[in-house]
Amino acid sequence: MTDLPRLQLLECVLEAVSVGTVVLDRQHRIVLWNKWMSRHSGWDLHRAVGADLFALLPELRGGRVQAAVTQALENNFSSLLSQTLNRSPFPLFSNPAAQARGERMQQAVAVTPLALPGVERHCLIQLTDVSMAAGREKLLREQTELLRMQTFSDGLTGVANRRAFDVAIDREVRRAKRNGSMVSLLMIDIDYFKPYNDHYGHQQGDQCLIQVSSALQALLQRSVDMLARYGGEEFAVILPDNDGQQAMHMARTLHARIEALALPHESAPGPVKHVTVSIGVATLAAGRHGEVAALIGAADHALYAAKRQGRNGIVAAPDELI
Ligand SMILES: Nc1nc2c(ncn2[C@@H]2O[C@H](COP(=O)(O)OP(=O)(O)OP(=O)(O)O)[C@@H](O)[C@H]2O)c(=O)[nH]1
Repeated sequence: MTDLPRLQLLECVLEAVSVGTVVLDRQHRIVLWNKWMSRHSGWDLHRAVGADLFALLPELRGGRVQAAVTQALENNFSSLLSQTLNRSPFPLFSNPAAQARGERMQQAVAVTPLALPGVERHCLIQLTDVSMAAGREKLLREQTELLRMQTFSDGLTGVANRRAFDVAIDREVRRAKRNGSMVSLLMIDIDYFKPYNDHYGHQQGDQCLIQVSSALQALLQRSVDMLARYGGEEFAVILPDNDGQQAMHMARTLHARIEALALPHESAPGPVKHVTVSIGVATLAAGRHGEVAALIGAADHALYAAKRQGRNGIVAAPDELI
């Protein structure tokens, strides 16, 4: 240890630390304002010391900082201000460029009562720049969201993928059983898609899948309805709270929309020379104890019946299947 007087050493430390340090007396007058505060606020020591904090920074009046200062001075309580409520209570800037952009520093603020011998209680406000950590946190949140989207959406069409479908159908069937409500399922398959690919090429086949899926998606108005790519050229639509009639109505609407798209399909074996779909419809009736597999099986069965009947049509599963 050097011979440096202890007070002088403490002063040096106070000016060197990367923490904003402000001490207020009982009347909210600033008695200490360190270099960090001057650097990030633009107000030097002479302007700050002696001033009432809430006169100097009127925007702090009536807010959480004033409440915390009162708690410290009146009740001897420490507070750590939550960053979720206000990330930047003080008008501080990490650097001049951020100040020019009007981008405030994100702050962690701690307010602590100071019991000084022989004088009335003071309070210490400590401020830390957490902008970098907050930035990293934001990036992490964005990456997590992107990952979630990639995990649950189909890379080609952007609609929900098979994994998302599996989760959703399970959830909706359980919800229907719990509430004694219904849930319907449509299985939609593009007809003669292999000859389409063979004739127009795989890339055009991909475009066809994109056009069909976005046309279907555009018709689902309720947020609870879900279109998913079930596999290859097969799509599924979950319709919570829809009975067989409502599901049939939706199937006809979707079918007609694909007809109206009139995407050319020169190599289709039949007389119809545009892209068509076959649809199987199944409903889990209220009060029945059908399982997810039974509902999917019934919709699939109905879809293959539609294929057998010549394609470009809709078949509903008989009630007793589920
Ligand atoms: N372009 C493209 N083709 C795909 C994709 N996924 C599956 N397919 C093709 O879809 C075709 C499906 O053919 P099939 O299952 O024989 O059925 P289909 O020719 O549509 O005949 P039906 O369903 O009986 O009317 C196959 O040729 C697959 O290669 C994809 O992501 N992109």
